[in-house]
Amino acid sequence: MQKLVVLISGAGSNLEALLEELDASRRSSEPIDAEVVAIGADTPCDGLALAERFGIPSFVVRPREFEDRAAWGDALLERIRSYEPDLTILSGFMRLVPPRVVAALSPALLNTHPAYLPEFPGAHAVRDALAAGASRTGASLIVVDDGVDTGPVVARTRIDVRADDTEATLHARIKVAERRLLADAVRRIAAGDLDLATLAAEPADAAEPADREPTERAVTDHAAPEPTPTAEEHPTA
Ligand SMILES: Nc1nc2c(c(=O)[nH]1)N[C@@H](CN(C=O)c1ccc(C(=O)N[C@@H](CCC(=O)O)C(=O)O)cc1)CN2
Ligand SMILES: NCC(=O)N[C@@H]1O[C@H](COP(=O)([O-])[O-])[C@@H](O)[C@H]1O
Repeated sequence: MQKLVVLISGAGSNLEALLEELDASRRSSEPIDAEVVAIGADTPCDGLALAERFGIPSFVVRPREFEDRAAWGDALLERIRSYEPDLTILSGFMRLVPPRVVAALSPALLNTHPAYLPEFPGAHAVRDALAAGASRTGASLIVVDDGVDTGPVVARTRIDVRADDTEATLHARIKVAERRLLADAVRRIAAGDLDLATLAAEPADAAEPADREPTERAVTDHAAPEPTPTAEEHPTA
């Protein structure tokens, strides 16, 4: 059973979708061999209510309680490690984790991002895509490194931008795709079909794999209708 620690900073809707998917899969013929063993945050946030709802331990490690980012990172790492996770997921976690945390956890440290990386990195990807007049953007799941959304891409998919999109409507469609990418990756990692160490070791300029048809929806649609993505996954050994 893969033990997951998931870090959030806000509503936690993507975490909610993952928790529901894991629950649903346990009642299916193809259960995902993974469980969320703890939920962490950098600040008190609505998403922490999921911990009570699903009976999962939670913790908050606030940057302002530490003299600097490195000290905060060390305290965050200590809390994460106390749950002995196989995989740590940043899901709407809005803090850059310091190098000592990355070195200790990656490549078993993933981040889900609401853009088609390396396009629109950073804390405001959806807003930036709209401001840039992009006709399409996307969703990505990456291995976290010391950069800002520069890590190896685990999976990503394209989402069209509609003329009448607002940041909220576009982000809602992107989130549906993020949830599918995350659930698919957790399933593949738990099944031993996706090796993050191998993926992270690939040279940065490794040839882009051919697009692959998106798998059927793996998660509940909490928001707008299914996007029309052209999925591109990075097959791994
Ligand atoms: N070492 C890394 N840490 C994190 C990464 C990463 O790629 N490497 N991804 C982020 C998630 N993220 C985008 O997907 C992201 C989140 C936040 C920021 C950012 O600039 N945060 C500021 C604070 C912003 C605020 O207070 O509103 C900061 O940390 O100073 C950039 C990218 C998760 N962590
Ligand atoms: N750069 C990091 C970033 O923008 N993360 C994004 O914040 C949202 C969190 O939503 P949620 O709290 O409802 O799951 C998600 O779309 C996630 O990709």
